Amino acid sequence: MYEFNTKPFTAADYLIHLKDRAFRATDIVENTFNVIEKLEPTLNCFTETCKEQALAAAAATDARVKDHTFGENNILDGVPVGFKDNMNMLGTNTTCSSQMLKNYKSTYTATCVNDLLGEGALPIGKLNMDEFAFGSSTETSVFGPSKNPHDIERVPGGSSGGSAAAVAAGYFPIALGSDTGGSIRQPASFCGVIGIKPTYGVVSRYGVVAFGSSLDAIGPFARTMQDAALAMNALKKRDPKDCTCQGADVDFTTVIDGNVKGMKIGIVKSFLEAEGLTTEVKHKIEEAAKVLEEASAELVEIELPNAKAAISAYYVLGPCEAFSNLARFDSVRYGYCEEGHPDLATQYEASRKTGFGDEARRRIFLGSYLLSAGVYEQYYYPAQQVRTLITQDYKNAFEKVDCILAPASPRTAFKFGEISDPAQMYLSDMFTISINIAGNGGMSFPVGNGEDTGLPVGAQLIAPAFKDENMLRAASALEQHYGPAQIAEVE
Ligand SMILES: NC(=O)C[C@H](N)C(=O)O
Repeated sequence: MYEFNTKPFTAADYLIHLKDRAFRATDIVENTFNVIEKLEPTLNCFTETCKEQALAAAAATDARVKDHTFGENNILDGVPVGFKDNMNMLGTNTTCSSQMLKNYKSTYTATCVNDLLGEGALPIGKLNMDEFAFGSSTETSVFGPSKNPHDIERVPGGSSGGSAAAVAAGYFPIALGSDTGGSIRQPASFCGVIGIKPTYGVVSRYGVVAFGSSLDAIGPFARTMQDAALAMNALKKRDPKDCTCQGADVDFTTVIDGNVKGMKIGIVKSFLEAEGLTTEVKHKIEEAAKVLEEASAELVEIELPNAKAAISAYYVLGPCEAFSNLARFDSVRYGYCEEGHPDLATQYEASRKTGFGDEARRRIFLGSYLLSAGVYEQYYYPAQQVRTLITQDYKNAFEKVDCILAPASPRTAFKFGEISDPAQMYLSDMFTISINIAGNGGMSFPVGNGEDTGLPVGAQLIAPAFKDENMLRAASALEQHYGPAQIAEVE
């Protein structure tokens, strides 16, 4: 058997070595599980692993290698991957890291999961998250938090914290996450990996447990732009099962050549002056701007005058949509059931009380209140109006620039328990939320470590709607300067 070196492979490496027959896909699965066995007791990235399914997929890859059809129609043939645990996959539970769904068995497979598996990827397991994707730290998971591989006393971010941490630790080169207000970009920033939230409508939401249906987006984590582009190519298909998904007609691997000559990059002055932005993150973003300028891009100052209202609007719209979406978890149609109650109403009440954690209940209460008569007009309407204004801000900005550079998160990873006030936690997404509201694409690229904390910092690149290639192109110029994401040494 080929001796795997200690440096974990990228997807592109795996594809080359499988083709060379340096090792078999079955060896990849064994090796991946050896790494997981070693690190998982510390990191807690998984809610469940699925070695049998990975081995079955690996056997299919190995058969393709044998009959010389390897990689022909499969762009991720033999590449190990992981899925956030709000994505349905037959043969696994889909728990959303909640007591409510702890025993819920997927009855079908989400399109995004099928997109990767259909390309020959090997499913390693389901990844930990904040309960129902409510949070920025994975601390609300019923399975306990995942750890940041760069410093295990710190959170990996959230809600897709398990996905970001698994890729940063080198379990596999690609994992999927979901992003409603920042849940891919913020953990990517905290864990020093690439995280992409595509434009709403590029990747199918079918089969992913809904949080905010008008805000949710699915995207990949990776350590190199090549792998990120491969994953985007697998995911960007139109899906008749999600009527909002039109896909994208771009080969993302062709736009990551680092060439940003003449590209106009917007710098949002008010973001860089925002209260709460730490100096080290600000410095890193200014440095990234210089890197792009030196690569012959043109920096243009822009304003997004209504973006400051984004968090307020999100915490009206998000909970309203979550409240409606989570109504199905009622102990009868879906979810945890506390038996022995005299009538249905008390069974509902008791089951939902035990089944949902504090943050989920907070959002449900908030959404139910905000949608009630009288209150609705006062909050929901204005929030929708703010949404139009923010969308218009981005449209105006993208008449002047091709891409926007901003911080992904105002700070680097915080310690467990450090942020206990929910309103404080909500500020984690101060630079990401407006993009979900407008529907554009946004991504985080790791630009090295902050001068004060020594922890990873992510630069956010924001693209016009359905022009995700612009941000991937700009990120590839950053990659040429900073290099790909580094695997964390877990101590
Ligand atoms: N799901 C997300 O995108 C995360 C966001 N921090 C929230 O709690 O809503």
